[in-house]
Amino acid sequence: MSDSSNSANATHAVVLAAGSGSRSGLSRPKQFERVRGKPIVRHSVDSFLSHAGIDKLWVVIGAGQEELANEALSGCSAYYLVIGGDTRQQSVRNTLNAIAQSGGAQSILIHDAARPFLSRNIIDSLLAVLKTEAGAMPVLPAVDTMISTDGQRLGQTLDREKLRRVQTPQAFDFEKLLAAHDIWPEDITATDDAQIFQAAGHDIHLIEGDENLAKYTFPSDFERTPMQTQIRTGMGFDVHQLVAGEELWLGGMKIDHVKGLSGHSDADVLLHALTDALLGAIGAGDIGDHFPPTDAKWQGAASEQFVKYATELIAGKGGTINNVDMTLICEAPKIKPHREAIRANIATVLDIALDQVSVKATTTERLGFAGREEGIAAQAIATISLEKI
Ligand SMILES: Nc1ccn([C@@H]2O[C@H](COP(=O)(O)OP(=O)(O)OP(=O)(O)O)[C@@H](O)[C@H]2O)c(=O)n1
Ligand SMILES: C[C@](O)(CO)[C@H](O)COP(=O)(O)O
Repeated sequence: MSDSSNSANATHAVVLAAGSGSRSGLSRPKQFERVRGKPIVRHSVDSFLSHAGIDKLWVVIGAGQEELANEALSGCSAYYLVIGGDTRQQSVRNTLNAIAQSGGAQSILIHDAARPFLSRNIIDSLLAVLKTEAGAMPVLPAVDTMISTDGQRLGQTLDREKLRRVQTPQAFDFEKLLAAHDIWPEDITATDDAQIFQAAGHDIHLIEGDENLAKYTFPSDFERTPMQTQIRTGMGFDVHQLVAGEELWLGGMKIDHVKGLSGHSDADVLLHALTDALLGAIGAGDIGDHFPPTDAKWQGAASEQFVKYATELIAGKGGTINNVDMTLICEAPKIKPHREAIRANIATVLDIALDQVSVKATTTERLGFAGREEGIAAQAIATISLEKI
């Protein structure tokens, strides 16, 4: 939000959240239900509050909804509460009065709280149109064959090329909208503000709507919340000491070498780094949290099971592994002759394709512990996709 909130030149936004949500079949008004981790009303409130083109935000709630609203909007910065009316139209009317009493506005964007996924693009487009037009709203094409009906039988098949589905926010010159509401007959219920504005003789410019801006109305809308893919990355790093008399396991493959790695389990430094990367991508701690080195149970254990365990945790959260990339840091043994076998084995353990697994190796130019062949280090990075509601 910008800081010119008291000026009559300001752009105000209104989030209408005073409905009862009777068609949703929920026990409380739908705008206070959580979707994608936030109450429905909170989504568009956050969209407006984070937009620099909006100077003042009004949230309209029903009488008696104060506690629900305070809870849903806790921590939000500046917004003003208005008590709505029995209909959407009346709720808008109450808000227009409140704005007029507080000094007026230049422009106003009126939005249904029941349309939570309001993008910055839509707000940008509406504000851009308002520079030259008095009214604007987002619309979508009608994709099905459209008919009229008496409720039972086919009336007429309509020309869908001329039909659009109307969304919010609807954006207006404030004074013109106020005057339009003043002359609209009180006994006629308008389902949106554009028709009231048009009836007063003004044009409405149409912008392209957004399918994600769909309104939550019926119970099925709550089951159809669009999934959001979250891309996560995790990183892992591990070092084990090279000692004579130990087996050398790297990436789940036993490798012939004069020394082997000592430590936790089979000390497969590469799979340990990979396990940490996978756990890191879902914020699930590190390998030591899940397989404590102090627990004798893991003595000599095959490290593949740690990788499989982390993979199952990811799957349990609805995640899929996009790719993993690892680097072994050692002077010897030379990794190249084993690299493809290690890659293939890790791809099998993770149940992903070979080209989703990369294994690389480098030396430290004989510097440090790796250069002196006292130990091997490994680093790994994993990228995963999480489908979130
Ligand atoms: N008296 C009302 C009625 C509706 N709205 C708001 O207008 C938007 C669109 O209305 P709708 O989807 O019909 O919501 P409800 O009226 O709550 O739903 P229902 O008709 O199923 O009761 C919603 O964000 C709703 O909270 C409002 O502010 N005041
Ligand atoms: C304003 C609106 O969302 C535009 O499509 C719609 O008219 C609201 O209708 P409702 O009956 O109040 O859900």
